Amino acid sequence: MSAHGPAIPMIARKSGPLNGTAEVPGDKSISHRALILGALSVGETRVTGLLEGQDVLDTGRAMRAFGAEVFRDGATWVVHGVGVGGFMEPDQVIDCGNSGTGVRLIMGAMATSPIAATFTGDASLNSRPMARVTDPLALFGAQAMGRTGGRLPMTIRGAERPLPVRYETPVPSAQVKSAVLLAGLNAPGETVVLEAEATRDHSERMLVGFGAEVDVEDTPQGRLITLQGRPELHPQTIAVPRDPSSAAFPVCAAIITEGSDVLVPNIGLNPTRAGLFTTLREMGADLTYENEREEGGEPVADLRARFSPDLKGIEVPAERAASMIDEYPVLSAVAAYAEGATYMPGVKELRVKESDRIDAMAEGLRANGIEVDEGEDWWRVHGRGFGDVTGGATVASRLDHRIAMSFLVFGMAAEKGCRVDDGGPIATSFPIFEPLMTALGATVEREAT
Ligand SMILES: O=C(O)C1=C[C@@H](OP(=O)(O)O)[C@@H](O)[C@H](O)C1
Ligand SMILES: C=C(OP(=O)(O)O)C(=O)O
Repeated sequence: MSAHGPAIPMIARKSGPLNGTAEVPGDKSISHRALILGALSVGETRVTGLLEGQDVLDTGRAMRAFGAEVFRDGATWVVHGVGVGGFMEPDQVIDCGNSGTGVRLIMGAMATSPIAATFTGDASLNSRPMARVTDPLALFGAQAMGRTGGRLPMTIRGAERPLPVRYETPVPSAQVKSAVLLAGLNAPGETVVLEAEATRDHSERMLVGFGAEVDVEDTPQGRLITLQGRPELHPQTIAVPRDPSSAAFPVCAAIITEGSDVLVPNIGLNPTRAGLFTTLREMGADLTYENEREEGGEPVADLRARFSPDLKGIEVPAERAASMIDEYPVLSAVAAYAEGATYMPGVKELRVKESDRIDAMAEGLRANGIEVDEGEDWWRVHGRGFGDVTGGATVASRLDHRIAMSFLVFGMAAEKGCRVDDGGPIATSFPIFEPLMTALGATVEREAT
């Protein structure tokens, strides 16, 4: 079963050349934050370019349950917010579907209001760890009661008299950092987060945009973020940039399919997100940035990716992991076509995503004739070079959109293609993946059932 219905088996066959322009959807991380911060400000926030993937739609539904109005007005999403501290107690269970970002940020946003809410999700989300968020929320005075091991379904009772918190994140996680900052909004005084490794900083940037006072300082111990509590957030007009994590799929497909030349315009190159593109270039990919510019305070460029027959395996620096954490699955698909091994250390977090992504990719790559070694926090893909990747196996997508898309990209260059048992989860982050890739010239389709 996929997240929202029966499984949708999909096949990608050897394709190419891929040509044309790939207009990928809006950034998922920024879309969630636009809806949540819109709901926490008083007045009308207008959002264009919002990702209409299931994860974000589920966050929109949750914001309604907490009292905000969220609706679509033509191409614009409109949020009428209730203000910091203004959340109502939902009278229904909050179903965040497949989305770790959705549930963890919303838990943070409600944890310092005197209300209770019960959260659930699909089988994937209900198996993911939540203590990483409920531990710091307890310091504000919130209480959590969930299943064994800190899993959903879980009820959070928000703090009656929240205290500000100083917290050092024990894992590199923008979701944990963001949950603490969102909780800090309704606590008096300064909430401080220290993260040893910088993770995506969309919450900090957007909080400033909505009028919160946020100070970010790079220190020898890591990035120190200080938020002044109880601000009045002012509604904003937000143009969501396109998602580099979605751009990764047409970019990687073009790099490994013969004769390809694809333009992926308007991609955010925030350094906390752009690690994959640096890595691909180090591997020898023909990937260029055109028309580099700044938009809404973020570096943006058009990415141009061409077939790159001379890819070399490399060691990906561990300190780059946070800036490409969602891109390791598709990188491992590309690595299969490189000469030599690609070694990816420092990636324990991959084991607690929508699936255990090291295990899911290793199993599927092996079934397709690619050798993979793995340890708890590292893995190594032994590339076979072009012309020597047979493929032809069926892999399990494990309710994980990135696993499904990565194997479909892999199949576009493999002699016998590649089949995934369920492409349904792709709708969580990249609902137009199939028509977009088909328009570029890829052979990717739903199997007749
Ligand atoms: O904050 C965010 O928007 C996200 C943070 C990352 O998760 P972690 O915080 O668990 O690393 C990432 O994997 C996820 O896709 C989106
Ligand atoms: C990890 C991801 O998302 P989330 O944690 O929001 O489910 C992802 O989109 O790759």
